[in-house]
Amino acid sequence: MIIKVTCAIIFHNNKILAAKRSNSMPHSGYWEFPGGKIEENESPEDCLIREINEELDCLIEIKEQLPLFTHQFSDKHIELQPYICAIKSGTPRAVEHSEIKWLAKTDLLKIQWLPADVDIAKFLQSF
Ligand SMILES: Nc1nc2c([nH]c(=O)n2[C@H]2C[C@H](O)[C@@H](COP(=O)(O)OP(=O)(O)OP(=O)(O)O)O2)c(=O)[nH]1
Repeated sequence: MIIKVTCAIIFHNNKILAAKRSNSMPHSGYWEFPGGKIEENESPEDCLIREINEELDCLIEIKEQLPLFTHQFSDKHIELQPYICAIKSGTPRAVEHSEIKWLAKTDLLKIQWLPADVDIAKFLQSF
């Protein structure tokens, strides 16, 4: 089973937003870049704007598409499409996640990311 997921690398004041998956989500306790599964008849960009509005209660502007990152879990294959984003309006708050935080690039590898996101965090070090 291949699952296509988009995620947002939201930059603000030179920091990047990380979101911790809550108890009601699979993989709870791990940090991720917020986003979610692409629905049928939805573009990846529309998906991301929708997901961020739902999850963080704010509007984002998509700036740049990054390479695709993949991860094979025991039961599913994730294709993760990250985009560099900026906040267009509102202030992000954790609606579905248990916590959000802003990290400097140099601190990105200090938290426990989902496996695919570790590669994105490493990629961002040299971005
Ligand atoms: N949102 C997000 N999901 C990620 C990341 N990295 C990663 O492996 N995943 C995985 C975890 C999940 O198996 C899947 C995304 O599922 P999700 O639960 O966030 O998606 P969703 O909001 O559409 O959820 P739902 O409608 O099924 O409840 O992708 C990431 O950085 N962000």
